[in-house]
Amino acid sequence: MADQAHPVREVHVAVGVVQRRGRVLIARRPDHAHQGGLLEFPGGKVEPGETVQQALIRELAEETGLRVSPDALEPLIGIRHDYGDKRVFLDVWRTGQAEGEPEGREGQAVAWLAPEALRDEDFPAANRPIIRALRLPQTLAITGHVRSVGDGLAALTASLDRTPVSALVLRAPALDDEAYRRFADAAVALCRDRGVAPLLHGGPERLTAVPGAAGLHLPWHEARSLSSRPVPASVWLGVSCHDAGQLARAAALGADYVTLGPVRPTPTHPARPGRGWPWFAERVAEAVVPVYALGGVGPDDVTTARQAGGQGIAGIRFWWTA
Ligand SMILES: Nc1nc2c([nH]c(=O)n2[C@@H]2O[C@H](COP(=O)(O)OP(=O)(O)OP(=O)(O)O)[C@@H](O)[C@H]2O)c(=O)[nH]1
Repeated sequence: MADQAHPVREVHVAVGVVQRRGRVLIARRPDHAHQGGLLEFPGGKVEPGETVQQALIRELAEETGLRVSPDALEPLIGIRHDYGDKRVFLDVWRTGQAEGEPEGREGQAVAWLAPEALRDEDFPAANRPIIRALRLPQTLAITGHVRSVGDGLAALTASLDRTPVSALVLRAPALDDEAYRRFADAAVALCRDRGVAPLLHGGPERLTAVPGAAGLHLPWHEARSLSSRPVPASVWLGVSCHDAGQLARAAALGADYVTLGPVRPTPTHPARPGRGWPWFAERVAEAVVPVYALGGVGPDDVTTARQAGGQGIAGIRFWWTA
């Protein structure tokens, strides 16, 4: 049992998300192991003197026989988790270029599963954000200024025609509740027709008023007064965050993702200075949810955001046609 004089040391674990033809490689942890019997992504402890990439390449070879080169690995997410009996830092890397046919070399069952088929309850608790990170897109679009229901829907249609996106926050703070409901009702139908996941923006009551949305994105002023997750697990919950305290609160609320910014200055929020990528990377390192960079960023910044440990970028200007 750990006490204050002998805190449990954090175990650095290299975890591999191996993707092939839209599916991801899963193994079953041996019954006698920590978190035994549950499903996992292949991986294991980083040994002294090893880099995380070296550890992952070794573990993948030992456990599955797959061969991966270091430059085929990209960072996905880092998660600190305390199991009570063990503290882990899951350093999760993704590859779509593993060579060979995987086999359970340590007697474990292995299988390829679609990300949508991964269920939280089948994995160790720390894995929840990994599953989110796999399902969420790398870019999250946000609607620009919506003056009226008609203008907003016209701009939305034009924007989607010009730049297809896969998930979209329907933000329209200039509309009152009734106008927002009408805008969002029509926008949700439009998004569904085009295979776009529509997320409502505002307080939890909006999800009741507009059924059929894929989730809810809470501005911080809505999130701050909540003490538990306000929406069911079947829909996405996002939160707009601006500092480490808000990130921690959003994670405690059970957010599936957060946005964090502004990374660069933006015309929509001129009073807030851009905080820069080093600031973003430092905040992300402590976060336990997928984090989108927000503020003056676009698709050209996805690689930078992911190298910083983020999920990708969120924004308006890269796709919105006003
Ligand atoms: N490989 C792997 N480990 C995970 C995942 N999720 C998760 O919480 N872990 C935790 O990360 C730690 C490292 O796993 P491991 O199998 O390499 O190490 P271990 O301590 O169980 O094994 P060992 O002591 O026999 O080497 C375990 O505490 C395990 O529960 C995952 O998806 N993959």
